[in-house]
Amino acid sequence: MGDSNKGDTLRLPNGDALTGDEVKSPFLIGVAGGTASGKSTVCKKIMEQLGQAEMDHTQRQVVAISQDSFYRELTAAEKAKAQKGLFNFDHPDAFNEELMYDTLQDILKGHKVKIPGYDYRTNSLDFENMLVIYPADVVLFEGILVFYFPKIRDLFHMKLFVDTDSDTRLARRVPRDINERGRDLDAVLTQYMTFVKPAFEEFCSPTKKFADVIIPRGADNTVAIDLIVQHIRDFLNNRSRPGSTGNMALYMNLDLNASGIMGPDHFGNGTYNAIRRFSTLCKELNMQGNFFFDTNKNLPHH
Ligand SMILES: Nc1ncnc2c1ncn2[C@@H]1O[C@H](COP(=O)(O)OP(=O)(O)O)[C@@H](O)[C@H]1O
Ligand SMILES: Nc1ccn([C@@H]2O[C@H](COP(=O)(O)O)[C@@H](O)[C@H]2O)c(=O)n1
Repeated sequence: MGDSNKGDTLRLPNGDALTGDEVKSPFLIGVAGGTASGKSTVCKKIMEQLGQAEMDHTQRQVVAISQDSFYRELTAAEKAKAQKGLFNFDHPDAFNEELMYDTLQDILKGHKVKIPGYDYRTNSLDFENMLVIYPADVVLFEGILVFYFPKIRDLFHMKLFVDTDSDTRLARRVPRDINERGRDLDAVLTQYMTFVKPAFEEFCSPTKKFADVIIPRGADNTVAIDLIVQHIRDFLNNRSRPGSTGNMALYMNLDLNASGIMGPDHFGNGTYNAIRRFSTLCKELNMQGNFFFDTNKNLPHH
C-alpha cells in the first residue's frame, strides 16, 4: 500500500469503518449460481489450486462457506411439509438473513465464527457438527441466493456467478440428491418443477446482473478458474508484502472498467501491476468467451 493511504479510514465494501486490530479483514468473494451449477466445485478447485484444501483448518488462508448453514430452523409444521417435499427451500424466506449478515460482518472483522453444518436428509441445521471458521485472508461464500439480499450483497469485495445451463444442472442435481441427499427420483423431480425452477427464475437468475465475473460452464471453465486463482495469489502476495496494511478492500474495491483513472500513486506498484494484469487478462478472456467480466455494471440494482 502506498503512503497516500496512510491515515485513511479502512472500510468494508458497505462503507462500515474498520479500525485498530480489525484491519486484518478478509477479502470476501460471493459465489452465486443456480442449484448444481458447480458453485461448491468451483470453490473446491480454487482451494485445491491454492494448496489450501489439504491444509489444516486453523492454518488456511482461503476458506469456503456455504449459504446452507444459514437456512432458518423450521417449525414442526414446516418440517412435516419438507419431509413430503412441500417446503420451498429456494425462496429467500427460507434463509436467516440477519444471522447471515451478522456472521459475515464478524468474519470481515477478522473474528473466528462457528456455524452449523446442514443435514439434507433431515432438512435441518446440524448443530452436532459445528464448523469453526478461523480468520483467513480470503473467504468464499457460496449459495443460490448470496446476491439476493442487498445488505449481504454489498458486503462482497468480488461477486462471481457460476452460469451452467439448466439441463446440465438438472442432470447433475438428480443423481446428487438421490445419492448424497437421501431423496428419491419422484421427489427430486416434483420439488424441481414446483419450487426449484420457478424460484431460480424469480430470485436467483436475476442476481446474475450483480456479478463482477460470470463463469460460463462452471468448474469446466479451467481458464476462468486459473484466472481467479491467479488473482487471489496476487492478493495473498500483496498482503504479505512488507508495508502492506493487509486491507483487501482498498486493493480490490474498484471498477476495472475505470481503472485507467488510477495510476501507480494510488497503490504500491506491485498492486497496481497486478490489477493491470488482471484487467488485461479479463478483457482477453472475455473475447474468447471464457469469462464475462462486469457485463451488467450499469443495470439498476433493483
Ligand atoms: N464440471 C462438472 N462436471 C461434472 N460434474 C460436475 C461438474 N461440476 C459439478 N459437478 C457435479 O454436479 C453436482 C453439483 O455440483 P456442485 O458443485 O455441488 O454444485 P452447487 O454447489 O452449485 O450445487 C455434484 O455432484 C458435482 O460433483
Ligand atoms: N433441506 C433442503 C435444503 C436445500 N435443498 C435444495 O438445495 C439447493 C441449494 O443447494 P445447492 O448445493 O444445489 O446450491 C436448493 O435448490 C434447494 O432446493 C433441499 O433440497 N433440501
